[in-house]
Amino acid sequence: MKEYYLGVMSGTSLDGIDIALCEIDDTHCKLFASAEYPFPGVLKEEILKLTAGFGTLRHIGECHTKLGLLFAECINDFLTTNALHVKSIHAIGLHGQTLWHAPDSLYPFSMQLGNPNIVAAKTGITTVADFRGKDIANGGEGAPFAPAFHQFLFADTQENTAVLNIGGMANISLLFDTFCGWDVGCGNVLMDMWMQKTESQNYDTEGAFAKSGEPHEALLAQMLADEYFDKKAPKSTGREYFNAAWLEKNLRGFEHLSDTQVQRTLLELTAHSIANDVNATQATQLIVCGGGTKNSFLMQRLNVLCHAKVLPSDALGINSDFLEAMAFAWFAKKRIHQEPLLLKKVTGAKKDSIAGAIYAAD
Ligand SMILES: Nc1ncnc2c1ncn2[C@@H]1O[C@H](COP(=O)(O)OP(=O)(O)OP(=O)(O)O)[C@@H](O)[C@H]1O
Ligand SMILES: CC(=O)N[C@H]1[C@@H]2OC[C@@H](O2)[C@@H](O)[C@@H]1O[C@H](C)C(=O)O
Repeated sequence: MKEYYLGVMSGTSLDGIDIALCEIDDTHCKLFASAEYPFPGVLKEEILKLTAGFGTLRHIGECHTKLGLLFAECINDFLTTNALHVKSIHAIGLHGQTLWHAPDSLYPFSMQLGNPNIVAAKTGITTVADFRGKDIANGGEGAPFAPAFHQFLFADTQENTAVLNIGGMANISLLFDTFCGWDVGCGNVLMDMWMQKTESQNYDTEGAFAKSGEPHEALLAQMLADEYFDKKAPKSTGREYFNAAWLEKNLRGFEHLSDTQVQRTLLELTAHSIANDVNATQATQLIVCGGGTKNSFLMQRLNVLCHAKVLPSDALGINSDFLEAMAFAWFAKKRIHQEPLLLKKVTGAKKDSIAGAIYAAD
């Protein structure tokens, strides 16, 4: 039977809140309506400070509330704009804003902010959140989760298919032979940081700034030698690792490089780290989603470096901007129907789990 779910995703790029209304049954997840709400600059700064380790418990608590209110406001606007009745939506799948992801800690955890109680109360819709906690409790990484959805979405593929998300971080799923997936490493995050620092821009539109510079081979080799890239899956990462301090450390001794040279080298780092992982497999097709698909120069470089054919998910009728939000709509459906997400081969958890906690509206 067809049911309607909302998926709400705000990722590591902190660029916006994606909302996807999906019609879902056992074999399909169809995007019905979607919208992106820009992230308020002040809140973005606040979160960046918290993710850099600055802030008090009170700040974290207040941010949890602020984000809950913001998500609810965006969802209510989305419902009004699309003339949707609350009763027609089964549930909301709310990822929340990752503040800190520490699967390798002595006491592992993954913290997403945006109080789901507020979202449920203010929208009147049952809200599913805290998707990663159970997997971590079962010994898993708690990420990436998208591979389960990729497998569902591209179940009919005839090729040796890999699916790549290039958001702030990059993650990949292999849908052939033994299903698996992992976080490749930095996606756009370091390039975005450098654009912010040198050009006061949120990102490098189409990769034009990077394209105007030459890569620096020694810097690239040094960054590619980072131990995260060599680590075997299961593995996941985030801003706790690929951050301003990481970039600063790597740029020490390379202060003479021009801003465009650095940007180009960072783009090559993203492209090479992805291509190295893809080329180590038998993938014949790489389906790409996430904001990185809009960086035409990055896509061009992936085409050159990867053995597999590279194509945006849009070429297969799946909106590359909303694939992650769709995933959380689908995860909510799985939770409501008490079905486990088959992720243990990805996250390394001892078993598959029914992921997410349910926050009733009443
Ligand atoms: N026109 C464009 N040209 C170049 N890059 C772009 C363009 N549009 C978006 N991007 C990149 O995509 C990023 C946003 O991607 P996306 O929304 O998929 O990330 P996210 O979901 O926040 O991250 P994650 O998947 O890690 O959680 C931007 O920060 C920017 O780097
Ligand atoms: C902890 C966390 O929020 N991780 C994100 C991040 O962004 C991309 C990559 O790193 C992935 O591991 C994950 O997001 C998607 C939705 C996932 O779980 O597949």
